[in-house]
Amino acid sequence: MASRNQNKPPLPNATPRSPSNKKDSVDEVPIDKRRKIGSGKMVGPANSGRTRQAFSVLNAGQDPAASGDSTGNGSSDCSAIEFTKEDVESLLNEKMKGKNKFDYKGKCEQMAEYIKKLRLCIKWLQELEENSVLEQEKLRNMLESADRKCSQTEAQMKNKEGELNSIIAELRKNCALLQEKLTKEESDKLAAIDSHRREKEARVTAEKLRASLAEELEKAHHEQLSANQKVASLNDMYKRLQEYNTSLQQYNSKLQTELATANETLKRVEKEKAAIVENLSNLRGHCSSLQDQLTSSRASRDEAVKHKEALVNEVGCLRVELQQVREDRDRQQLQVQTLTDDVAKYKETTGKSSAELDNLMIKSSALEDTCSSQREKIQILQQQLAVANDKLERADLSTLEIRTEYEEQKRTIQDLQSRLTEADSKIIEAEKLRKKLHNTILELKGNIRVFCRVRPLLPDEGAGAEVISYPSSLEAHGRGIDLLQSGQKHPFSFDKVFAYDASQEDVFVEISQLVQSALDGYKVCIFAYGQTGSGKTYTMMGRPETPEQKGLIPRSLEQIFQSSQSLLAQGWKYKMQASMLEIYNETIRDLLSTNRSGPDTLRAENGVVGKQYAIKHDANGNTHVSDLTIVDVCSIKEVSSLLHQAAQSRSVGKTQMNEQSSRSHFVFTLRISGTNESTEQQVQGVLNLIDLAGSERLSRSGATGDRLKETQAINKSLSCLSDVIFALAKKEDHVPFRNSKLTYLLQPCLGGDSKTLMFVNISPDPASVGESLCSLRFAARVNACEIGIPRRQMNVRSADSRLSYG
Ligand SMILES: Nc1ncnc2c1ncn2[C@@H]1O[C@H](COP(=O)(O)OP(=O)(O)OP(=O)(O)O)[C@@H](O)[C@H]1O
Repeated sequence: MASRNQNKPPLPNATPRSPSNKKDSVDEVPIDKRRKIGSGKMVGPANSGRTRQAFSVLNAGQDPAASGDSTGNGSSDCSAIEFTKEDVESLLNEKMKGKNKFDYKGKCEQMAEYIKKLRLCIKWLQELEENSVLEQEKLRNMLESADRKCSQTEAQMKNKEGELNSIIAELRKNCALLQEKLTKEESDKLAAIDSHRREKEARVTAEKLRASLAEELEKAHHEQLSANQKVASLNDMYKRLQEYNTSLQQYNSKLQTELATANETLKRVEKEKAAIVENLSNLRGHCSSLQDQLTSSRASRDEAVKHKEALVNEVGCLRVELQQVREDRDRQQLQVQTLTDDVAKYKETTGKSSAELDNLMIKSSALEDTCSSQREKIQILQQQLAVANDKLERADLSTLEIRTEYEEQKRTIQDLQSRLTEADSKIIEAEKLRKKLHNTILELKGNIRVFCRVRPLLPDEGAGAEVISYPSSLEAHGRGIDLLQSGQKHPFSFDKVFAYDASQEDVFVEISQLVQSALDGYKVCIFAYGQTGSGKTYTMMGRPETPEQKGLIPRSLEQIFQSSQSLLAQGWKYKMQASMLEIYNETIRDLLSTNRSGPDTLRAENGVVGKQYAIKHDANGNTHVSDLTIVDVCSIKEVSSLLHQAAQSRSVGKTQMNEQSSRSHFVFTLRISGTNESTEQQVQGVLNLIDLAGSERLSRSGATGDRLKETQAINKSLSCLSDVIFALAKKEDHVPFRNSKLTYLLQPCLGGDSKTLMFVNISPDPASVGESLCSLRFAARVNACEIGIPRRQMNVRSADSRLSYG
């Protein structure tokens, strides 16, 4: 098709316009013209045949194929023809040309043809004009009706505008009110955040203070201990020195008395010696006189002998004289005899006296020796005494010094102790404040708190990419967890998230306050939920035989007993009762029953009906299970042995997912009643620690027979639990607590006024990602559930004997 910008062939050869040609022409013709000419257009495929018909009339005599008419039928309907300005102009400028100058016939034919075209054109123009008039009329009518409509619409719009203005005004008012509320809410929120922050700060400072005071206390204790030790050792030394001193003094006095007796003995001996010496000199004198006598006697004997000889000579002569002489002689002999006897006697006496004298001399010299040695000893002892006295003096001095030091240290210790008591009271105050704030926050939240714990990969797991990650943002730190499933990230956030490397201690630290509040008279419930093998039993019970791997139950009980002991100082006396049960295949079993081998252990499905334990809730929201064994416990040792007994009785089995799978829900309950004699207060707390059986997919568990039944029962009760949670989350009027034993037992914890915490345990195994996602979604629902506000169960004995809540 030729372009409009190119030279157009004359009209007879003008080609009928196809819709696209028409568009071109419409684009080029001014709007007013376009309207006129355009009104004669035949639009659409039905008209194209008619257009071609009209042109066959114009091109009559010409080859129909050349004119584009495929039918070859003629028609005089010119209304189907349209002319452009150029067409009309070319028609008007057209000149008749013959074969030559004189070919009039040819020219006439051309003229006739031209006249036909002109007529057609004129007719078209007339029709066009008529059409345009009609169109104008129509348009005018339309315009009028449009005007009317417009004014109507305008009026409506005005009305609506009025309405809208009033709505806007109302909305503005609402908006202002909402803004007000928002600011109020925000200020409340800010105040809550502020109080939370302050509580945190207070807690941190209290903890710091406590730590520093504990340090100081420890130091003081150490100092006290060492001072006490020093004092004890000094006292000991002092005692020993005193003993030594007294013994020395005793020894000294003994020595003095000995010395005195020795002196006396010496004096006596000297006296004796003097007497003996005197005696001896007397005896000597006597002896010498006797010897003189003896010599004189000897001389007289010699004289007598001489005389005798003279007399013997004169014997004969003097026989009378002889007799006389004989008598004399006898007499003299007697006398001699007596004298000899005397001499002998004197000799004997002299010998004896000299032996005695010798003895006395020996004794005297021995006594002198003893005296001198004793004198030496006394001197040595006196020297020793002087040294000891010196030492004693020095010891006295050092004792005095130590005593003053001890007094000083005693004063320091007293000072430290008073500071310690002050700090203790401060700590108690801070603890009270912290407890109050903690409880206020919990009360404000009013919902079940959820902690998430991811266990480490087990040795036979871990093929594949990591599916669990933790957001690094400060806001979500320790609270967020992301699960990756099929390339999609599912973010969750809870009150606390423990990664695989969190120790049992780390986990316990976070719940210790909650456990503590059971002693303050709150009902506390902690339960572990999660897929089988995800670490619920490890979290709740752990391995009690290994101190670091002990779970929450043994740790909580240790804390309860320790705290109850330390609260004795504040006048609190506690009584505790423990009970343990499991829900196995929708049947309650008493784990502390002494006749475990009796009928209550037999499974109902085995056809033997055991004890039927009925669950009842009283008006105070306390739960009672009829016939359940309740044991009074006073120490951690007693509870540990009960836990051990219960663990032995629990239904545990091996599944494909867990070597030691708990096939029942385990419920440990500790009822705590405390009385303060000094303030007459009474509190009643309950601590429920629950290890739920693990959820598992039948397809993955590979369970058959009894295991299959167990798995179905577990899944059913867990699904009842999720029904309850969903109903609570939606705040429905009816919550189906009674649909399972588990939910009925947990009713006061889930729908009542207790402090409830759920652990959602997660396995990091990529093969369990589906179950992990389900658990996390369930946990998120639980976290959003609002339960009642936790209330403390306490009363004052004297004022009112009934329990009051506050
Ligand atoms: N935090 C952890 N640290 C180390 N090992 C863990 C941890 N959590 C769980 N485990 C180990 O994982 C295995 C399964 O844990 P556990 O028996 O506690 O799971 P469960 O959720 O109680 O399972 P089920 O529901 O079948 O009773 C055990 O061998 C346990 O020792």
